[in-house]
Amino acid sequence: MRNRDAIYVSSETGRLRKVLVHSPDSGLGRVVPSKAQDWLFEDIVHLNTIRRNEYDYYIKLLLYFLDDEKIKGQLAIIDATENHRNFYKPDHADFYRSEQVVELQELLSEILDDVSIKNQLVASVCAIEACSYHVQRELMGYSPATLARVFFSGTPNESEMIFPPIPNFIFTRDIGIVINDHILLNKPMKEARKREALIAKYIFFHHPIFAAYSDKIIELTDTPHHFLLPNDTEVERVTLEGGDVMVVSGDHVLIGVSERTNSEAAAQAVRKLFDKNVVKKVTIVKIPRKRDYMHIDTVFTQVKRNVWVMLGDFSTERIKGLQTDEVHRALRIQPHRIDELEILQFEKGKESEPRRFHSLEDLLVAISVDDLGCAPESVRIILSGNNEFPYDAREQWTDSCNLLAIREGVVLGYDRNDKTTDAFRAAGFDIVDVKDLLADLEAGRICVDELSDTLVLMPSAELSRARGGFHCMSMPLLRD
Ligand SMILES: NC(=O)NCCC[C@H](N)C(=O)O
Repeated sequence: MRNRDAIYVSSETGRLRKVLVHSPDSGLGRVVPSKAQDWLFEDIVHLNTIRRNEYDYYIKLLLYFLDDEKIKGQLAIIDATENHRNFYKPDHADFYRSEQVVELQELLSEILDDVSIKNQLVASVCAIEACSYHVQRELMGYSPATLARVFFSGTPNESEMIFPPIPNFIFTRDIGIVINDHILLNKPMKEARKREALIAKYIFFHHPIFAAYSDKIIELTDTPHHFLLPNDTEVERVTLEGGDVMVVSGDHVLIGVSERTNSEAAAQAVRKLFDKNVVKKVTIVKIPRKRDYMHIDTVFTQVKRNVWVMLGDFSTERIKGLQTDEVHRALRIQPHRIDELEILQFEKGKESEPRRFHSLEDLLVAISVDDLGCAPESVRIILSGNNEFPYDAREQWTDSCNLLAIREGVVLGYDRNDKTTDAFRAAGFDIVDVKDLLADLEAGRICVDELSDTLVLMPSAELSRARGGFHCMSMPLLRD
């Protein structure tokens, strides 16, 4: 098997070697206020700014870390005004085209070269989008590259719109998760994300880079109760989104039960992961069903083996009410107490005796110590907004807890979360602005292997309105 085809993820922080991403397409520029909430955006983003001034920096940094030949020494040319960002456009001849930083739109366009797949996918998309047969025939006439663009943005040109955009496809984490050498597919809760799941399924089953894994793709199914019982509610559907799945070690996966992933889906996933011998331990982390939290990766992510970032509401101190004074405690007055948190850890073969954790912090410490072999006293939990109200909640909303580790201890986060940045600084991390880091890399003043314990601040004014951070904007395919 060529290296390009290897897929394996057994950690949240091992050096990232291959990742699936999708740059903001023109569909993001068509989100209208009346639909923004349905399409899961909090505001109307400015397309040119989100691309040029924000997401493009993410691509540059990823390329520097994962595929530096594509970029080193060429930054000035790539970003020259006369080159019109062509380097970042998937259907342009000058596109960066990397086998390590893999663009979803390119994979889609490649599978659409096969007429039978094109036929199936056009028919399936037209079915879920209720298109006329005329539109279906028109789509069959498009080239693979144009069709891929239309499937993402909903539009073949400036004036026509065939179906709605799928602006959340930039959050590639949510379409599937690589767990060791298996791929667990998403079953989205939100209508706005259904076309993404359909397209992703075709890519994972048909693209040659996943060919060796087709019998290792895990899909979840709806239950007969969902088909047959009246009063069909969201709760009865089986739904799971990738932001609720974290591979913390080769043996241990966390699955969130949240606004987007329900208990039935989590239970099915546990059964399948155990039956297929993918992992030995699964911990179910049930968090309140709230838009603020959405997926577990919006309330915590891992920074390095013994360092995590988390929302303080889930800490041991807060759960036990220890932060209050004696009188408040006696009167059981506990501000910001999260009652709905439930954490159960299942071990294969001992499913009837799950281990219970009382706070998220207890679980994270246990992972660092029991699974990753860290000394208990070395484990550090950095808290959103430095645990100061109201900055903790404000910054969690703008993804202070949703960081992507590109290698052990080197994480990408939004530049707007000032108090969380202070907390990282206090924990001994270097704080660098992505523009300075790229300039240093380009000038050869630093190389990627020298970085450690670093929070890279990424521009975020527009990106954060889409309601996800860099953990959401990445689907790791290969990590050391
Ligand atoms: N894993 C994540 O938390 N993904 C963020 C998804 C944001 C997107 N606007 C959504 O609401 O689905």
